[in-house]
Amino acid sequence: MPRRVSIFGATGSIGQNTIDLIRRDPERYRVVALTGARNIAQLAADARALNAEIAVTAEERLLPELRAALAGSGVTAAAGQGALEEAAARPADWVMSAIIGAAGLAPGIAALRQGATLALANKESLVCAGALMLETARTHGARILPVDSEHSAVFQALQGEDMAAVERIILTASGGAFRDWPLERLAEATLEQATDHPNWDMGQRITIDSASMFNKAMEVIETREFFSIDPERIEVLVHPQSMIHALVGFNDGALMAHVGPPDMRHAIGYALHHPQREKLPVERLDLARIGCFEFRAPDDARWPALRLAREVMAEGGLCGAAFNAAKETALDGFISGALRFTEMAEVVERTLDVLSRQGGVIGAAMTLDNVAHVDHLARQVARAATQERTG
Ligand SMILES: NC(=O)C1=CN([C@@H]2O[C@H](COP(=O)(O)OP(=O)(O)OC[C@H]3O[C@@H](n4cnc5c(N)ncnc54)[C@H](OP(=O)(O)O)[C@@H]3O)[C@@H](O)[C@H]2O)C=CC1
Ligand SMILES: CC(=O)[C@@H](O)[C@H](O)COP(=O)(O)O
Ligand SMILES: [Mn+2]
Repeated sequence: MPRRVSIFGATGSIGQNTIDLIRRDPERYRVVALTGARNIAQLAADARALNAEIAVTAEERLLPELRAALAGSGVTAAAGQGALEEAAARPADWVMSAIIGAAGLAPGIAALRQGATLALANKESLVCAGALMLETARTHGARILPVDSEHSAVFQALQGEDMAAVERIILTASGGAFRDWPLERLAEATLEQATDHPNWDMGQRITIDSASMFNKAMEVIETREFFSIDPERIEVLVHPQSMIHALVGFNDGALMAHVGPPDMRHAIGYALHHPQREKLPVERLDLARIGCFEFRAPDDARWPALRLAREVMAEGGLCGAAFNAAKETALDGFISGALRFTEMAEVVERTLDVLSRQGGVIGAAMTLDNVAHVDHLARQVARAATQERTG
């Protein structure tokens, strides 16, 4: 029997890497749903090529374009948030969660509710609602497998190990586009410069988050949620080559490092084939040619996002949802030219200060509705903080 797979965020960087793997072995998979947003041509082409049951765009206004692109193919076209959640509720064995941002949360929950294995690239789901995701998986007999490269690396290093023997988890960070810039130049960083990752080929938003270290800040929270480890035992280490993806430190002094090329098809393929390992089309590293690996301690002045993540974890509750929404809004501000690169962290900090003072908001129970409410409030506050800076 072919495995039923769905890919949410199919038109993006992770989605396309997932499709690359699936297409190499078409007999093995039956594609249920593919989703995208604005890239209708790609969505329709992949839905046709993979003979998907349904293709969904998040953008309702683009439904006529999607219908036209799929005419005669036998693939159903649908659009909007409700359609995304309905597609996620269609029975599938393995679902890739690779929508960008908090928009990935509700489809991810819907996929878990139907008992699928959720391959989770959408780290925002765990930052916004980690406890809810894990509880939904538990109560529906579903499974979450990490796809974020660091978390896949930790997960692999932990196979067969006892969490009680784990002293620390070390997440590596490339340092992003500006790791070697003088601090005083950061405020002048342009969108084009921030969108140039030194090692990874990824979507624009996560690439900018790598430069600001908001990506790593989110990953620290993701680690806390996924591996249920105290925040004090999660470290960040700058490793400019992005070849060691993470390390796990055990109570006998051993450090288990996961080493591989910066190619997401490894982590995606690991989650696709788990618990087996299978041959994957990624480069085999020539360590003698590479020669040495470099490490540095992270610099809090350059990357205030890392301090903010610690504050978010200390506050708990729905603070992660506020943090993510503020970060997404500040990133929109930088992309549109309303904010300088260094002002993104200021907007996020200001938003957290405002919402923390409204204790009941952050302290509410973790339900999808309450997460959406906090997300909405945080975006409002962050937009106001952005406007204060633009005058
Ligand atoms: N890229 C990478 O290597 C890595 C990514 N991740 C995580 O994976 C996720 C995807 O990242 P990446 O692939 O880089 O992102 P991309 O921007 O490349 O792709 C995002 C995908 O989400 C779709 N999308 C955009 N907005 C919405 C929305 N409002 N509702 C539904 N779908 C939407 C896009 O559609 P369209 O393009 O058609 O508009 C696209 O399919 C993120 O959570 C990221 O943090 C984690 C580790 C590595
Ligand atoms: C590939 C991946 O997992 C990204 O999240 C990666 O971590 C980005 O690189 P840095 O955040 O280390 O710059
Ligand atoms: Mn990562």
